[in-house]
Amino acid sequence: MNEEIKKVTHIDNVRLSDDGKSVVIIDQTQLPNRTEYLTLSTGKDIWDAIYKLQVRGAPAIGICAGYGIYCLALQIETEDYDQFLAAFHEQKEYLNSSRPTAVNLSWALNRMEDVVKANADKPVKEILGLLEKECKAIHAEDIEMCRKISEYGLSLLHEGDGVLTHCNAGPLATSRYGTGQGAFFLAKEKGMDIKVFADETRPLLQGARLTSYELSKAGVDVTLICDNMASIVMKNGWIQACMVGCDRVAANGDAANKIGTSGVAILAKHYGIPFYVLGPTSTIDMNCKTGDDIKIELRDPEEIKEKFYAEPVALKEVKCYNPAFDVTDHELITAIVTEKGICYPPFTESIAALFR
Ligand SMILES: CSC[C@H]1O[C@H](OP(=O)(O)O)[C@H](O)[C@@H]1O
Repeated sequence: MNEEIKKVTHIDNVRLSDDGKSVVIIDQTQLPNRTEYLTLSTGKDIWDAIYKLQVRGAPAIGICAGYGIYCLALQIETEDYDQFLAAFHEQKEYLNSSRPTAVNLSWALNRMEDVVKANADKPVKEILGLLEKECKAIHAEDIEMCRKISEYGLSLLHEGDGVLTHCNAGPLATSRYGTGQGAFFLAKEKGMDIKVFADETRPLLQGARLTSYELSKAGVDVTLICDNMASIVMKNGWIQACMVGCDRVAANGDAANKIGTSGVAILAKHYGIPFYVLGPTSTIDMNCKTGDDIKIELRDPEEIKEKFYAEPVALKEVKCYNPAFDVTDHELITAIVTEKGICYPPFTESIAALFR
């Protein structure tokens, strides 16, 4: 494998510390200008890192939460099971309050708590060993899932295709390769010529800061565009497919992803371009019947007005609306690509079949 590509696709964005008692992450808010690592040891450290998007992307948030709740469990000083479970649950609920939309956060935390609940008859020390195995399994499984999603995703592309993507769903947002953007790295590994058009993705610029950074480091042909340029590159005939990640997919195929995604899907429909959503089955929430059931995170308006500017771009008193995600209607989605295969409409049936 090309070492330059591997440096990107096999990045250690979230891991346990060497002593196994803290979570070490790359602070994604400092990229692309600085690669800085953070060691998260307390519940507040972990909560803040997720809320501030120092660690971000549905799968990466889930992996961080798994390691994080394990590290916090190590700090619970009791041998009494009921006291241990109560303290564990309190920390779990606290971490789960950091961000509401990406289902992987609650999915990973619930999976870790299920280990505690399923072993009420064992000593706390043994439960801690089982928790360590579980958080490491969450990470290892994501590596495997991203590889499969990327392979299924690549099967939808052809030599020379132009692909438009939104936000960041590459290695930094996951474990390796990525979901929405994993196919681009795999294509490069296989010597396929794929031209990526990456939306900058206001207001936090994950596309500019992270996606164009990852792809250019891996030697993938990437062109960074403003979000309002998606239409012209499609109209020019430069785009043969759109590929994006997801944060929560409802049972009918409605998919929540970074704000602006639904607009890309509407444009793709208008220009007759296939629109693909890619993500692990851990991002599908069968308790959400439709996208209306997905809670959309509202973030600090200052992110719009001054986050990345030497000085504010709008008056302080100007009201802002800053939803971090939107929901793409299932009727705008050509296919949903998971590690178990490619789902085509009717999604209610094809998604349900994933879990049989
Ligand atoms: C592979 S999931 C990535 C997904 O998460 C991003 O949101 P955020 O940057 O706020 O964590 C975005 O929706 C991506 O598609």
